[in-house]
Amino acid sequence: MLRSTISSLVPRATSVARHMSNAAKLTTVEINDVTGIATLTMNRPPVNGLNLELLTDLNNSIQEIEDNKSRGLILTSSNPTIFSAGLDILEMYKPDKERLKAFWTTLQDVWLALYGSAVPTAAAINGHSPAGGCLLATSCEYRVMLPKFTIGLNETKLGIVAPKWFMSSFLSVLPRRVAERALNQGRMFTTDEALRNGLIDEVANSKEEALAKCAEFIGSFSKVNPLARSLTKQQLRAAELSELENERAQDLEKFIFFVNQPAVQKGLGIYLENLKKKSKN
Ligand SMILES: CCCCC/C=C\C/C=C\CC/C=C/CC(=O)SCCNC(=O)CCNC(=O)[C@H](O)C(C)(C)COP(=O)(O)OP(=O)(O)OC[C@H]1O[C@@H](n2cnc3c(N)ncnc32)[C@H](O)[C@@H]1OP(=O)(O)O
Repeated sequence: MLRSTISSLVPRATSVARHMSNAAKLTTVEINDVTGIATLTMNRPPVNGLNLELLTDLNNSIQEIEDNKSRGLILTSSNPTIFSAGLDILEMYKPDKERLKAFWTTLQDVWLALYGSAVPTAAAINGHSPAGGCLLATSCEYRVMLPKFTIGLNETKLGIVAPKWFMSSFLSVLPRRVAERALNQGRMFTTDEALRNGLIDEVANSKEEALAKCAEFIGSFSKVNPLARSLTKQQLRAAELSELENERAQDLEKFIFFVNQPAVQKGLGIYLENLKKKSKN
């Protein structure tokens, strides 16, 4: 994952952003040729539910951004009111065994790649960001959110348990007692509450402003040696990353066992039904 320092030495062309990824995918990557920052946009209507395909595209896009030696990565959504609705519950409800394995393994890959990314990362949270959406946002180093949305790890409200590595990302941002209470309650924070508690760093009034603030954060490293910066970040995050890397198989087993419990299946079914009822009203 280590990036070389070469990118910092190469002057940037002064042209507009260019697309690297093809629009048929569920993510797009756009590189700003002036700043060298990559914007990674999730685009899976209606709610950016993280299913196997979106996770696969996210993983490939993060890899592409690392490989292209971008100056930084900004994660955002093409949906004007939803950053990501978190994991697509349909992947976990009455699951196909092999697909469920691939789904969770790819989620692990995405977290390892994003939390462990060598480039500076920021999330422009331009909509609601529950559960898996919050996981993605808290895996980044900086968060800018639009007003009147919600963010948090609400797993207990669904009768499921956030795995340890979800908690690691959350704990890297929030004080322990705030994180512990919020996790136990399945609390969703409003934008204002998220700012007050440090779950986000800034509020912006539009997506453009959020992207600009994220770019400003990434730009704050322009005078820092990129290798020194990324090695420092990696050391700070090494313990949580190694914990999952060393326990991937057990984590997968636990997930499969847990999701297949009849009580969990029943809870997910009821939650989905309620979501559908709500969307029809
Ligand atoms: C000690 C042992 C430890 C073991 C631990 C091991 C393993 C742990 C096991 C499991 C952990 C798994 C972790 C899961 C984390 C998750 O991410 S779970 C997902 C949580 N997400 C949510 O709760 C969000 C639910 N959605 C909403 O709140 C709203 O939809 C929204 C995002 C706020 C958007 O609201 P809006 O009004 O705009 O849209 P609608 O609600 O009308 O939705 C439109 C459409 O989309 C469907 N939908 C919404 N969210 C999801 C979703 N997450 N998955 C699937 N489908 C979703 C909704 O049903 C509507 O569908 P339609 O009626 O067919 O149009």
